[in-house]
Amino acid sequence: MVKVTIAGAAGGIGQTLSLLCKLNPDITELSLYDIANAEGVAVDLSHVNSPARATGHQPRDKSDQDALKNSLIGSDIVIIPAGVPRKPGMTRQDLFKINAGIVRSLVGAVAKYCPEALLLIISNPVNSTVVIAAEELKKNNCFNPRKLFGVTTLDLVRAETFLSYELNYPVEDIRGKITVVGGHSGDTIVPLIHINTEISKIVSSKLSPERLENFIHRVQYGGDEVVQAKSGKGSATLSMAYAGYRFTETILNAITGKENKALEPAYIYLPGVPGGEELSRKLGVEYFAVPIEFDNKGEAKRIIFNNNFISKNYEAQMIEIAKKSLTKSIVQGQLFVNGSKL
Ligand SMILES: NC(=O)c1ccc[n+]([C@@H]2O[C@H](COP(=O)([O-])OP(=O)(O)OC[C@H]3O[C@@H](n4cnc5c(N)ncnc54)[C@H](O)[C@@H]3O)[C@@H](O)[C@H]2O)c1
Ligand SMILES: O=C(O)C[C@H](O)C(=O)O
Repeated sequence: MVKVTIAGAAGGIGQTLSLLCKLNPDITELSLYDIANAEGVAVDLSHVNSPARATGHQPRDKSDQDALKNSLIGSDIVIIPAGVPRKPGMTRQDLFKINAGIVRSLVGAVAKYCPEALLLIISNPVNSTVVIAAEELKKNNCFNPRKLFGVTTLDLVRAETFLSYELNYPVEDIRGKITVVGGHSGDTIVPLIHINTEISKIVSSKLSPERLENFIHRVQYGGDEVVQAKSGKGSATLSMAYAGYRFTETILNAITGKENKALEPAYIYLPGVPGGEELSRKLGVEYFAVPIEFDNKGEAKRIIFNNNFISKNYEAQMIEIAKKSLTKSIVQGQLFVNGSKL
């Protein structure tokens, strides 16, 4: 029996993510919350002949808290893609002004109505919204760092796809052999493609320095590619719904004892996850996306990261750059919830 709530379920990501979740036989209840159209989307989905029961929840007016409460009670996994997407010319950090408040209030409700739930944050800027979620959970005395994940899977999905193009190598043979660490924006996104000896050899023999640079740039700025192509009509929705589902499925597989694909990263509070305290000290940042192994409750069991993951100088340099940008976003998130009391 697994209840999954999606907050922002009627949006571009939310609708496709809801459909993918509806198809997963391990989900028994799929609870869709949005400030508009959640009920319609739920009725539509409820006609799909899969076991999950789809329910829709939307507030009648601004004072109505019951819809959110009902959507969350009893939830095991809460996924939050609520908020505004980018338009051309904007950075993800430009979304902070609107999305910070949305994420904080939704997480406040999670703390109240399903404090034990696993929480997956998709809303941008992920580098800050996860920090906001952590601070809000702390304020409500229910922060468990093993249960809070910033969803950065799309960066890995892009890295696998683009590397497959570059190497002319089957994408299914790349999955589980590379990863992406750091954060989820531009220079905080650090693809690590020399972890596996076989892939590393092919990369070294086939990728010229120019093509390697092009590959890294596409992974770091893949989001901009989509924002520009959609010319004002939003950012990545389909690939993100797939990525968000892939991460959710990884957690569900851990819960139900199915085989896990290794090296799925998420942006987490490092010191709270086994193996993360030392890494956090070494890196000098508290939040970082790293590959995680999950336990049978879907919680982060340990971090999968060692010195062999970074074998090239350019990778170490990228991590240094990522840390600088991340530090600013982390502080911004902490200040948003705590004011000057840091
Ligand atoms: N983590 C990632 O890799 C990643 C990838 C793509 C997009 N995103 C982010 O995901 C977010 C959503 O993107 P989208 O394209 O689906 O946007 P969208 O505008 O299509 O959908 C957002 C939905 O959120 C809803 N919403 C707004 N305020 C809400 C609230 N308080 N409670 C519940 N629902 C609320 C809206 O009604 C809308 O249905 C954006 O912030 C975007 O930047 C993240
Ligand atoms: O680029 C965006 O704003 C959306 C998302 O973070 C992405 O990487 O596609």
